[in-house]
Amino acid sequence: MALQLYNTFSGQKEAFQPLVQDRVRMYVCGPTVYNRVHIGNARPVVVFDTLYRLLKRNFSDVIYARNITDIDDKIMKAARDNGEEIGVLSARFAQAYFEDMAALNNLEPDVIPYATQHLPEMIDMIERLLEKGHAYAAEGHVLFAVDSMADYGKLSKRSLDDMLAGARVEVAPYKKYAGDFVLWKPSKEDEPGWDSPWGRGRPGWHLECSAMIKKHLGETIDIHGGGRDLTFPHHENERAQSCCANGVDFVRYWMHNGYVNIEGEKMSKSLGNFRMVNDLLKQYPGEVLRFALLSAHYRSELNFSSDLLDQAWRSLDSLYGALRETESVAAASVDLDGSAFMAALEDDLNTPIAISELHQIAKDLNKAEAGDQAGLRGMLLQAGEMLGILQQDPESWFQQARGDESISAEEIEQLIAERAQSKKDKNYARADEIREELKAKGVVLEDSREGTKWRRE
Ligand SMILES: Nc1ncnc2c1ncn2[C@@H]1O[C@H](COP(=O)(O)OP(=O)(O)OP(=O)(O)O)[C@@H](O)[C@H]1O
Ligand SMILES: [Zn+2]
Repeated sequence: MALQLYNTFSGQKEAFQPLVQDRVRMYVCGPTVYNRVHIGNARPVVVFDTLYRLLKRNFSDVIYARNITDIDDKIMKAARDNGEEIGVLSARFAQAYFEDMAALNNLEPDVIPYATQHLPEMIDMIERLLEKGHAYAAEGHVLFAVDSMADYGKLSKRSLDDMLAGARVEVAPYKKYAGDFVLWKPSKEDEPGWDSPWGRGRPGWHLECSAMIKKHLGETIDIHGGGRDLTFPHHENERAQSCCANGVDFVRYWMHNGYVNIEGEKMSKSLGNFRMVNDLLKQYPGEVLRFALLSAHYRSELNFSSDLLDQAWRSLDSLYGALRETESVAAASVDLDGSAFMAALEDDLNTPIAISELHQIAKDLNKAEAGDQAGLRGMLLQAGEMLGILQQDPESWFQQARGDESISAEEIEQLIAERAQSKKDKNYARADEIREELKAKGVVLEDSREGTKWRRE
């Protein structure tokens, strides 16, 4: 396969070549579990899930890891505010995260490491950095000395001078240099902490990923991903720690997705302009949210709006419509290799082009002769699976509730049963009334020998 990926490190699209043939190791920074996630946070998950599907199809040995950050000052604060144990709160939000991500058809990563289960590995990495002169201990803290690394700043393309000019934070007295960052910090008695050679404390956020990557994926990995805001400082610092501790190249391809924006601004918790995935799921099928996130190229910004979601829903309707019309045809297995659809995905995951190819396949299917339907239907289903969509039964797709006021599938089934009974009782007036009542709610009935089918218009 000819996969091209844009590498943040080189600033170019490059041919993807894993370190070891047929073996791919990919890591994506996961959430800090102190509240529910917004649709912006879901973008990297959906993007890298799509890449994961593509990699699994083309390489025999793929391991994808996405961590859970379950120790962090934000978690500590949330637990204090709630009067809840830290472990209980973080487990609750980790579970909510898994549910939200599953609702968007994301596959589970192969490994889901938790930061709190990797303290020995983190302490070990700090010791190596100290031994090699890349870190120093001061006042219960251990800091990474950024001027000990010749190319610190190379990933995010910042010089030390830029970083200092941009930093308005007050410099802590224990730092030798303003740009140095924390590997370990002391915990107060009422804060969670672990014993270490530097006293009881807890790790810095950046260190967590470096240690978990080394343990689960090795010293040099193929792909490291996350949202664009992670490039600096998080990924720059992960890179500094891992390269300096291990003495080898850390990541071969760095990938970063653009932001989900609302009215031109990054969706974020701090700005308060966010829409929780969980709330959106009350109004939209997860597949609609996923489709909306894939409708723009992952490196572009994506403007979030209800129009975007309505458009995604209509697109899925037209794709599912083609599948429903050919439901009696058994899908044939086809080879997607060499198709325009695959070429789009292999070109740095160009999902908008891939989606327009899906529409083309659906269009061809709609007007295909009987003999061509099986292949086109197979193609649509297989291509859909690569994007994590179109795997539902088309009938049930069109039976989903639309909007808050619409009648539930259960109520519809009940009325259909009542109508059947009315007909048996020869109460045709009531049967017609039910048909009309459903029609007014946008539900159309189709009677056939096998019974009554329904769909929403
Ligand atoms: N608006 C957004 N669009 C796309 N990706 C985002 C957006 N906001 C956060 N992310 C990504 O979501 C993932 C989780 O990030 P993290 O938990 O740090 O979010 P956060 O910093 O709490 O978000 P916020 O910006 O809302 O404070 C990261 O990969 C981050 O880059
Ligand atoms: Zn990370």
